[in-house]
Amino acid sequence: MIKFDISILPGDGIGPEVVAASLDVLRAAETRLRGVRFECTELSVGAGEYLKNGDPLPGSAIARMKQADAILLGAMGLPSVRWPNGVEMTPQIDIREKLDLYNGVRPIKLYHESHSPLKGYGGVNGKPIDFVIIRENCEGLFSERLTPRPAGRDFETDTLKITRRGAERVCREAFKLARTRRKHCTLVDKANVLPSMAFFRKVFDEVAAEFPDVQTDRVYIDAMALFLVQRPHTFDVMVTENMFGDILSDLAAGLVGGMGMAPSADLGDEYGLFQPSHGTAPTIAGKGIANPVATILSLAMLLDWLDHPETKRAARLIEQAVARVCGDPANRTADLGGSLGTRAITEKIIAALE
Ligand SMILES: NC(=O)c1ccc[n+]([C@@H]2O[C@H](COP(=O)([O-])OP(=O)(O)OC[C@H]3O[C@@H](n4cnc5c(N)ncnc54)[C@H](O)[C@@H]3O)[C@@H](O)[C@H]2O)c1
Ligand SMILES: CC(C)[C@H](C(=O)O)[C@@H](O)C(=O)O
Ligand SMILES: [Mg+2]
Repeated sequence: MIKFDISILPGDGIGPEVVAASLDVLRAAETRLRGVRFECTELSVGAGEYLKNGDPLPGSAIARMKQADAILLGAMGLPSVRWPNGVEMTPQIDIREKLDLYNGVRPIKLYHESHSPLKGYGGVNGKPIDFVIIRENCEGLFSERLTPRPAGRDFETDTLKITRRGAERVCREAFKLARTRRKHCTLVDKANVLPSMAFFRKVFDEVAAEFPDVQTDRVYIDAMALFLVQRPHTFDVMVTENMFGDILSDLAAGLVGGMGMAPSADLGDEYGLFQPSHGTAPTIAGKGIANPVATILSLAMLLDWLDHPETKRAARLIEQAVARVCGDPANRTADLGGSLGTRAITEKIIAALE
């Protein structure tokens, strides 16, 4: 019997609700696996943990996460819980940096045409929306956010830093992924204006030369906001800077039904953390109406990443169950215009596991 040790970080707001739903799916999938068990340890991290004990990310939690085989996170942060300098507590960014989870993998897939505000993306002959945003997770415009600054200044600045190592490793991951898909990789940058981005492009071009079988193109971030609305089906894998990736991933989620449909993985060379791209959605927290699909799909990514034949089988079972349930327009949570609650859609997904 192989036991996988999973750290569970429910977090704040709707985080605990979507994580509980995903754990129900995990337990149901586990009964269909041979020789594999999951041991889940819950860790308290986030704004709630700060309000209780004064630290949103205790060192003991990081130490425990490092022992685990993988990490599942709900969502963290509350708009009312801030540091004295005015910014929110964002332990999920701190975790990415501490565990060097540089490769932010954010798949975007349309399960039913009625989920999209765009026309022409449905039916068997419709155009599929199926692409992946690779977000550089450990530098870019977030890199010097913790640098202490003199008090009382009449200005503040943030630095957008791109290092060769940072750009090279994330571009390489994007190309490797493109190789397993439709072999197309798009760089999204602002190399017409910012020297940091011209540097990112230079590194992208160098890495591209290692992958002659992958087609490339280069699109400025402002044009990409346009193209994602006009022709999202033309993209396969795109790679971009940290904050550009953050913004584009919400825009892209909007194309396929909203944040409740957008899973993600934060990967490094040693550790893997899986979480929906969405936040804590404070206005719907506690109502039992949050859409758990993004977290359930993040769980499927976790099981795939564990890279054991049985966990990979579980990942496919869950993905297929989600596709079957979400492919039927009768199955809609409130964010998609329906009336199913978190529990009800989870039960449908569990029932669809084969
Ligand atoms: N990775 C994370 O943990 C993460 C990500 C984004 C925001 N946040 C934090 O979450 C808080 C709220 O931020 P926000 O409102 O900008 O973003 P948000 O993603 O929480 O919400 C944006 C919109 O999407 C809806 N939504 C999000 N997830 C949903 C789900 N699963 N089901 C149904 N509807 C869903 C919300 O109701 C809201 O209308 C802030 O404190 C922010 O810092 C955390
Ligand atoms: C809440 C915030 C710190 C976080 C980010 O900016 O990375 C979130 O928006 C995300 O997309 O994971
Ligand atoms: Mg975001």
